[in-house]
Amino acid sequence: MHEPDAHTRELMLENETLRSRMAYLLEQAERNHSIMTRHQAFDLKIVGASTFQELVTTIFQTLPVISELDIVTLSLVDPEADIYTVMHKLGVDYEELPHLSFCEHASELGFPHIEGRRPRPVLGPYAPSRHKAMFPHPPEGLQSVALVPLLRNTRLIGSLNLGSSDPNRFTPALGTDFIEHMGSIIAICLENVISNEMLKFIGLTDSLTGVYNRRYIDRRLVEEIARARRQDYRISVMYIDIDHFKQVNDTVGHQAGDEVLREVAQRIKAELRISDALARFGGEEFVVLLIDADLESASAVADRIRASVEAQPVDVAAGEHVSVTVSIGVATLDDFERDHAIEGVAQELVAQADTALYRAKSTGRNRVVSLS
Ligand SMILES: Nc1nc2c(ncn2[C@@H]2O[C@H](COP(=O)(O)OP(=O)(O)OP(=O)(O)O)[C@@H](O)[C@H]2O)c(=O)[nH]1
Repeated sequence: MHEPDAHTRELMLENETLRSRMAYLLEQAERNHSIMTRHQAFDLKIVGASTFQELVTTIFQTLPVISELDIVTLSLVDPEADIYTVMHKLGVDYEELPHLSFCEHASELGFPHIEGRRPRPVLGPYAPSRHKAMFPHPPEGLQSVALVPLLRNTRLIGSLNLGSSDPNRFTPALGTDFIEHMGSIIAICLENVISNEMLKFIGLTDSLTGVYNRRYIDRRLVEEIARARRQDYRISVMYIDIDHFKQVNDTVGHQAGDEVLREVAQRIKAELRISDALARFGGEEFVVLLIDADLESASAVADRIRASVEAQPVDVAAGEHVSVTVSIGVATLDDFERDHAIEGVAQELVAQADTALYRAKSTGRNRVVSLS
């Protein structure tokens, strides 16, 4: 065996270097492929999210795992607190979403404002004082962060905030194409889901008074009866009608009549618990669904409402003071009639409250009549 000459040794060494370089590149390619596959699955999941809660939960739970991050938070611009309020009314539980926050102005998100230029991601070391609003609950050892602007057209709707315990994970020199792409998909999904939820909410509320509408109560009643049957508690329904409302319209006008309707809705609401639901059923009629309330306690609430409406006249914009009273019918679902279809039971309960209301009207108005 001859010893390889110097040239061959050089070639062998080069060969070895190339091989290990190739192995490294292959490993990188496989890693990138796996990251891409995980991100594609994530994109599909967020595009398919049908509710706000589902979308943000997916972002908070899945993104840290697939991107190997220590924390992901979301700040949304919500000047009038509309998103916050509507999502809350649609049942979003903010206690379950500690990494979600809302701000009044886009300027609070901390992106430098350069006239005529869209905001770009800001990457760098984590600074507790500067990043407090984006990371209200930072994990121990947070070192570097990326604040990714969420843009719809040129409008800044929020910021996706990524955090890592690796100080080199986000540095100002790093390319931002990938996170910008991710930010744009998340921004589209957020805008879609928020406008769908807003539409859903508008479809369930009464535009004059801001309380729910009949469609909402019809649905909610069915859900609540099913739950009350399972958990064995009482639910009651109140049917409320403003007395001689035609006279109100005739004397102070339709516009002032609308103001009276709004004020009566507020007075009813003020006497209810958060878990109860108030709807305007049309005209001058309201229906309240009381959760975990038997006939006695529902009647007591009804009488508080009656007294509060009677107590003070409504001051309308025209300067008049309009005195109104309400009549209320109350009914309670005591016997769950488990063998009956829920829809039928729900209709029957509302019809019973309506019958009680009729009695309250025919026996003099400004009174509560209860039927079990
Ligand atoms: N201002 C205003 N009035 C409404 C609205 N919807 C219905 N009304 C009026 O509500 C009045 C209801 O009158 P009635 O059903 O005759 O009942 P009432 O005068 O309240 O008499 P009782 O219920 O028997 O005490 C009518 O004059 C309707 O025009 C509304 O959105 N705004």
